[in-house]
Amino acid sequence: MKSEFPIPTLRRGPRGLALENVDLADIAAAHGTPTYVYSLAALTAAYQSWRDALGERRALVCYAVKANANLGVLSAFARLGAGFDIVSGGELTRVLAAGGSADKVVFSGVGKNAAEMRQALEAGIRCFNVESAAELERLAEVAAAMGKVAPISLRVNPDVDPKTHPYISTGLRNNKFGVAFDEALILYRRAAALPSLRVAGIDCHIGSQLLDGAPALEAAEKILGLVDRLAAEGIELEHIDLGGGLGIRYRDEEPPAVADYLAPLLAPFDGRREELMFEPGRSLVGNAGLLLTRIEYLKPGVEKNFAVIDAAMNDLARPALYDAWHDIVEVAPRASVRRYEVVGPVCESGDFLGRDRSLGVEAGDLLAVLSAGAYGMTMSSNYNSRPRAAEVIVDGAHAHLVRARETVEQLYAGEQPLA
Ligand SMILES: Cc1ncc(COP(=O)(O)O)c(C=O)c1O
Ligand SMILES: N[C@@H](CCCC[NH3+])C(=O)O
Repeated sequence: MKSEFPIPTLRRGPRGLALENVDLADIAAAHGTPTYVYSLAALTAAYQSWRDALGERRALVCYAVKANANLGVLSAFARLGAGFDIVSGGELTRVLAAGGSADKVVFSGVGKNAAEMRQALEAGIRCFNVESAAELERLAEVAAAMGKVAPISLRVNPDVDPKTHPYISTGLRNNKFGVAFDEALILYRRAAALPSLRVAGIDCHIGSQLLDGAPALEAAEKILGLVDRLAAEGIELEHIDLGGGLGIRYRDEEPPAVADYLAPLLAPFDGRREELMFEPGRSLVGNAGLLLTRIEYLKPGVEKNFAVIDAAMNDLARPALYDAWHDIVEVAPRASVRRYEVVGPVCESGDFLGRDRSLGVEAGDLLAVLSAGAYGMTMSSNYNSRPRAAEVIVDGAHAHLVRARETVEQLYAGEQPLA
């Protein structure tokens, strides 16, 4: 799949942009805008590139549900044989509803509550990625009260700089994630002594949108050192989970291909008996999706021209939150090109999806905001009482509505006026 766009299955057809074999104009006509549109072929190819790079190794790819939690997307990964990395009871419920199997689920996150622990133990998940001493004690108590044994791994913070946006770095000493490297040995000893816990593995995750494999390798080598020290004490691990984090191209970044990212990372594990796990999110779905939106108004100005679209920061928070770049492309470009601030209807100056973009458009035209398959819909909100967008998965020539557009009544369904 070769494309001029970061989304490999997006191309220009006679009727404007098409994702796989479906014209985006037809999706807008059938389902309205704003709508998230995902390509099944693109997410399948992304998953397959992980599987191919892992080859015959015993390895589980646990898709990070937080990147895109739509049941249609989850069911696609379940069918492909993926595992899942979850961070809440809600994500577990979604995975099971989508046909995922609990025994391929790992549960990350610094704040698991007792109810979520019970839910996951009841379901029989593969492993709890424990992030603190206090969480370890609580999990031991919850499991003991249920007469169960909880499989655990400690998320070790390797104190490695992932060289990414500070908001999405997670493996530095001053981040809230994981247990300190020096504390891990003591906690493993404690876990091994608790009868309601079973030490199953170790994990680390240093950050997201990584464009360089070196920090991940540095972290993996540190982890491996710890695994060997544990083995010397008789604490043998079944698996080593190296987390997610591989970046994607949004604009002109050049992230390594999955195979190139994994090759050096896998080398130190040659000949070892532990199963490997990974938790990729963005690299599986980021460039499998776009946000389809319509221009409501063009507002020429003295200093700036504005294209006011029907999608906003509540639909796609990344530009407002991280100043993130997403390519914005006309579905059917017009000849006369001007520069625009692409802004939404929300009452915030930070409500922009793109700044200073060259576009050949008229009011009423469609735009595609690219690379929006990860951390798009999952980070959306209802700010300004805006119902959330619809979601569609394209499969060849078929477009499946996998989430209907929210209604305003759904937004206030749990509320009531004072009597
Ligand atoms: C523990 C954990 N695993 C996996 C991921 C997925 O990361 P990414 O989407 O960058 O692959 C994250 C998010 O950064 C995470 O915090
Ligand atoms: N939400 C972030 C990624 C966070 C990763 C969570 N561990 C983004 O959009 O880039």
